[in-house]
Amino acid sequence: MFKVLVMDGISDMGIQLLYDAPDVEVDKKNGLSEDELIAIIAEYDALLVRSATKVTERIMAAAPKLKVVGRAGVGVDNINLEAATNRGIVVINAPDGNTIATCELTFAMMMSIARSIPQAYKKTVGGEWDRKTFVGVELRSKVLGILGMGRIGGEVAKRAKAFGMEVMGYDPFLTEERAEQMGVKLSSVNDICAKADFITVHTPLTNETRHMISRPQFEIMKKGVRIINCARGGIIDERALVEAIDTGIVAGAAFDVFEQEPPQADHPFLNNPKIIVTPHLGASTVEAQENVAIDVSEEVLHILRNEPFKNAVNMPPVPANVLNALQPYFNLGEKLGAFLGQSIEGAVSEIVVSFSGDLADVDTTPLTRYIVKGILANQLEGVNIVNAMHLAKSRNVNVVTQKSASSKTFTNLVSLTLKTKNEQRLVAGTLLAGYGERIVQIDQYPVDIAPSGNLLLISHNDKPGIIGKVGTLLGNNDVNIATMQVGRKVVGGQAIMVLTTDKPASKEVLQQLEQLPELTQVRELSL
Ligand SMILES: NC(=O)c1ccc[n+]([C@@H]2O[C@H](COP(=O)([O-])OP(=O)(O)OC[C@H]3O[C@@H](n4cnc5c(N)ncnc54)[C@H](O)[C@@H]3O)[C@@H](O)[C@H]2O)c1
Ligand SMILES: O=C(O)[C@H](O)COP(=O)(O)O
Repeated sequence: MFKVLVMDGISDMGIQLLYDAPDVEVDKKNGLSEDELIAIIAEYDALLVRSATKVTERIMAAAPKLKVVGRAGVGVDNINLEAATNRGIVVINAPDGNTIATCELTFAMMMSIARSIPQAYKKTVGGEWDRKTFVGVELRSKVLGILGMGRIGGEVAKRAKAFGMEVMGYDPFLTEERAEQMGVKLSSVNDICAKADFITVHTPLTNETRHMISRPQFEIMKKGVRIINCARGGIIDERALVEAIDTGIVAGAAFDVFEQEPPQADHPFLNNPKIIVTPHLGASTVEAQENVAIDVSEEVLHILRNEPFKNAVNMPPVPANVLNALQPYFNLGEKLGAFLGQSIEGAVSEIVVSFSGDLADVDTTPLTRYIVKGILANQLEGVNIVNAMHLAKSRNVNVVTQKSASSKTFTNLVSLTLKTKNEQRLVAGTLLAGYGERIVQIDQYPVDIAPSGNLLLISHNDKPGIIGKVGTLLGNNDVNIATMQVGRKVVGGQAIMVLTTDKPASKEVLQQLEQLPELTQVRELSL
């Protein structure tokens, strides 16, 4: 008999499948602290949660029988995925079940701030009949900017079209063809900020999306813009938003999520008449809760019964002989992927992975998963080696593997080429005896770089004095250069410079670098 612990008020209708299963015993609990959960978790084979329960390493360490953690929802930021992977616990989520609920809340929020419904309600029930203050705006003919055109963003776009809105969308995985099919104008973040009347975010919270809307973005927005966040707290800089309201740029904002949840009683959103808030209710509809609970229950049963499953967000088992041969390359592969994923802009259409030398004799599929994970992790939430290939495929990214038994220069070489509509970039790496992981080629330039820490990848025209200018600029801004590599093919031609720095350069420093006329591209990477 398998024992399943269901937390966080997950829908009873949704988990009926578990109640009906002859080999499963279900316990439901709510609001347990970490210690209370630790005291009872040892007897359970499966744990089901929403976002309220934080599934920590301590909890997993106290759960020797735990085979699966099921998240009845999308975001798995409340589950320690690394600890689960290390302990062989499968983590599954339910990515589709609450899409419509969250999309509809986004629309409810958009309409509420267009017409000041919560503010008008408050006055009316308070006994005031105020028909002058609340003159709203129509959605028709307004420009809606959507940052993050995945499941929820795509559904929001569809509904916005029905309201007669003009829709602009930004997503690193959105191609022009797909945008056209959806009736959405593919745009940059800056374009959206400059032109939109309403801006809504539907990305996960990642290093790249944290504060993707902050002071510089507010500064270029149209006066009177309205902002909605029903995705994750932190995508929009809360402090900068309050400033933008105070300076008259933003006319209204609607937030379902906060940088810290629940927010402190003195949080500036809670007494600002131009900001409306809800307590993370995006997925809270009867239908969504039933959907996600059904999806998760089905998957939990598959995993407990050792049957195939589809929504795992962490690691599958790899045969021991393959693992032994490939394990030393997993970290290098992921770093190479992260290097190119952060070096290139625009929707990736093809990933070409080439293995040469001894690696050509092994089934390199698990290593390819690490590489693809490294590429996608910059843009997507919850990417891991289980779902990396699936995510690439679902975004029409073609993954091509090539092998060659001989390697001209190294015993083993992993090369990776990323293609977008406008660009193609290459990086290659190897394991050097005595030196460990090295990046040995970037585009056409031979280099020798340890793939870790903060990197600045600069393309420039080869002219005297440029290295000095970059060094001085960084030094003046207290960014210490640890190592520097310069690569060029011909004197006076195109060249690259790769710097490792002791701390990341700020956005302002990057902007200053971009203004140096000899530099053609500046990318900051974190490996
Ligand atoms: N408020 C709620 O209760 C609630 C409910 C469901 C989902 N969510 C959150 O909403 C978000 C979106 O959910 P989804 O189901 O649409 O996920 P999704 O994975 O289908 O879509 C996310 C999209 O964001 C894009 N993206 C990643 N980085 C980006 C960047 N830097 N700029 C622009 N786009 C970027 C991805 O390419 C992807 O297409 C998730 O963070 C999820 O946790 C919140
Ligand atoms: O990531 C999600 O699915 C949403 O944030 C919903 O979270 P919830 O299940 O706690 O409502």
